[in-house]
Amino acid sequence: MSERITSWHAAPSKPLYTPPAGAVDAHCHVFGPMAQFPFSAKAKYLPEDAGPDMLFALRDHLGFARNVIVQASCHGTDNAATLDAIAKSEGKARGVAVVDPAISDAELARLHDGGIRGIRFNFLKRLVDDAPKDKFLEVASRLPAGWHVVIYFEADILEEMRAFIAAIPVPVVIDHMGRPDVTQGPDGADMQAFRSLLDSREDIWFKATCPDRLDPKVNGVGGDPWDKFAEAVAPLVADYQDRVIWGTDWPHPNMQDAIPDDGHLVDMIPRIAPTAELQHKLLVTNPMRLYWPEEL
Ligand SMILES: O=C(O)/C=C(\CC(=O)C(=O)O)C(=O)O
Repeated sequence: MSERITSWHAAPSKPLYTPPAGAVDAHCHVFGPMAQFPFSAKAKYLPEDAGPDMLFALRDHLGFARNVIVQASCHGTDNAATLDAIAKSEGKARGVAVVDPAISDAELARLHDGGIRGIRFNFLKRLVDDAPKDKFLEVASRLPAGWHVVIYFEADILEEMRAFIAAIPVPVVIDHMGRPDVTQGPDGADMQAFRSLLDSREDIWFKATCPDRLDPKVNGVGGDPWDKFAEAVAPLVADYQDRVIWGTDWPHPNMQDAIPDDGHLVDMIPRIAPTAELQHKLLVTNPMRLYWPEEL
């Protein structure tokens, strides 16, 4: 792997929608800069640099106040780039790490001091070589107080994830709703399965994210403005409004063939959360409860 890829929009539009004061972009990443923070030898993609300055400029452009930076697989279990971005944010960012399950308690405490509030378990075979459930459960049992676990999986393995998720001893946040097929509609099999997972525990949260990944243009159907995503996700947000968060997913790893306009992603918000009350929960109250609870 040698070619470095660019997966983000060079000049995203200004959204028509204005987020409420204090809004949190609760799912984004940083890449490098590579000269300072080399990518993992196991990385499945090699992106161009997308560092904290670019992230914070986008945050301001889109009208957000804070970021939650999620360690991307291209940086493996070395969280230095994520920690560096958090340190440069002047308190406006916190993060989710990816760790070697054998990590020491002292290192977990160091991550906490650096602004990390959760760890991510990635089950996508195209992104990681292995996902050892037994080791994940062990490390999940000794996280610092107040942390949660973020899980990334696709809808086809939801059933086999149930027992694992049930055993996690801290709150769980599901990335991109477990990637349902939104073209099935709000009552489709994937959404029903995801709802039943949410109903299995009151502390399973989810990210109503990634219309670009879940509603791509296929044979001329779908894509921006992602109508199928809006139709399938709005009822979920309404029904589980106290445990849903939102993020841009910038710099959109692996989306180089269908790069979304971040302004348009923000304009999805009032379509999945139509009232000011819902928008405040989605963008402020809920992410603050997970990442800055001491400020509430
Ligand atoms: O950014 C995301 O959430 C989704 C990703 C990338 C990713 O998760 C990672 O590299 O860790 C994807 O589907 O390729």
